[in-house]
Amino acid sequence: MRLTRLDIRRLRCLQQVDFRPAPGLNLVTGGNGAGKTSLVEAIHLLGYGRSFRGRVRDGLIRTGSPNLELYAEWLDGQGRTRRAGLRHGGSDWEARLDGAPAPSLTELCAELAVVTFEPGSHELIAGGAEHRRRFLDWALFHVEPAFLPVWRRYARALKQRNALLKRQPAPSALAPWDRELAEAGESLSRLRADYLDRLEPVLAATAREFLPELGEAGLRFLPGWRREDSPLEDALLLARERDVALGYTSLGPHRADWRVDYVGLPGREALSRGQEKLTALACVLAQARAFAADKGEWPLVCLDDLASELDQTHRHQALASVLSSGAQVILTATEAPGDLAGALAPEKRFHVEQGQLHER
Ligand SMILES: Nc1ncnc2c1ncn2[C@@H]1O[C@H](COP(=O)(O)OP(=O)(O)OP(=O)(O)O)[C@@H](O)[C@H]1O
Repeated sequence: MRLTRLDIRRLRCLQQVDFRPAPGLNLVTGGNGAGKTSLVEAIHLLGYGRSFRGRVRDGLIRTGSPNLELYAEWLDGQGRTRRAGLRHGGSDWEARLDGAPAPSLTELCAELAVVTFEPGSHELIAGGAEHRRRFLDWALFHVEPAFLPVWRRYARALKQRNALLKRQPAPSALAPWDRELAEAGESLSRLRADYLDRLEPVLAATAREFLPELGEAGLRFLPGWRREDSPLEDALLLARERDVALGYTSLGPHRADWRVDYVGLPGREALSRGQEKLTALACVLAQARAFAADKGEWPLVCLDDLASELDQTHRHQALASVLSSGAQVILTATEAPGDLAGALAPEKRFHVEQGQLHER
C-alpha cells in the first residue's frame, strides 16, 4: 500500500498538518519536541486504533481540543484509491471508510497495514509478553481471516469464566466455560503456532543481515499452557481449584508468549541493549516481509528516530533492505543523516517545527 495523503488535525502539537508523502523514502526532520513522533503516531493510529504511546484518551488529542481528526488516502495493491477518515474524542469516535460509515475501528485498521519501529520497540524483546502477543496478533489479524472470530470467541469465554471465578463457584460449575475456552483457545494457538512457523525462516534471514555474529535465529512459541503435555481443556480442569482461589484464569492463550533464540547465545538475557534493538528491528521487518509474501504488497513502514537506535551500518542495512523491496518508508530524525545518498536518497524531505510541517 502507498499512502498519498494524510491530513492531521489537533493531534498533540500538530494543529493542522497536510502530509503528502512520496512512494519511496520520506525523511521527516525536526528538533526535539517538534512533532515528528506525533506524525508517526497519526499514521499508527489509523493502522492500530491506538498510538504506540498509549490510547487516544491518554494525551493524543491536542490540549484544549474536544477531538482529533485524521483523513487519509492511499493506493492499495490493485492501484485503487482508498479513503479513510477518523474523528476521535477519546472515548467516542466516528470513522468513515471509502465514503461510508465504518461500523468499527477494527474494520478501518484492517484496511491500513502499518508496521512501526520506534524507540520503545525494543520492548518487543525486553518487555512483557503483551507486546509480543500484540505483534503476533496484528499479523494474524491481517493475513488470517479465521483469526478475528476465534480471538473474539476466546476473549468472550475468558471474560465470562473470569467473572464466574470472582464469585467463588464450585469448581464443577466451570465445566461449560472450560469447554468453550478450550475450543477457541486450541484454534487460536494453532493459528499462532502456524504463523510463527512461517515467520521463523523470514526472521532468520533478516537477523542474518543484522546480527550474523549471533548465529541462526529461531522462534520459540510459548502457548500459555504446557501444550505438549495436555490439551487445554485438561489443563483448565487441573487448574480449576487454583483458579477459584486466585479468582482468575491462570493459564491459556491469554498468557501466550514467544521468544527469539540465537544458536550462538544461551538466552535472551545475554543480549546487549543494542542487540535487543536490532533483534526487535529484525522482527518488525520480518513481519513486514512475511506480510508482503502473503498479501502481495508491503505494509507502510514507519521508522521513528532510527538513528538514536542504531549505528550507521545497521541503519543502512535496514533501509536498503526495505527500500529494495519497493516499500514506502517514513523515516524521522532530528538531523538529516548525511549518508542517505544513491539508492537511499529520500524521495521527499519534510521538516517539522513547532507542529508545522514544511516540504523541502
Ligand atoms: N496533548 C497535547 N497537546 C499539545 N501538545 C502536546 C500534547 N502532547 C504532547 N504535546 C507536545 O507535542 C510535542 C510532541 O512532540 P513529538 O513527541 O512528536 O516530538 P519529536 O519531534 O518526536 O521529538 P523528539 O525528537 O524529542 O522525540 C511536544 O512538544 C509536546 O510537548
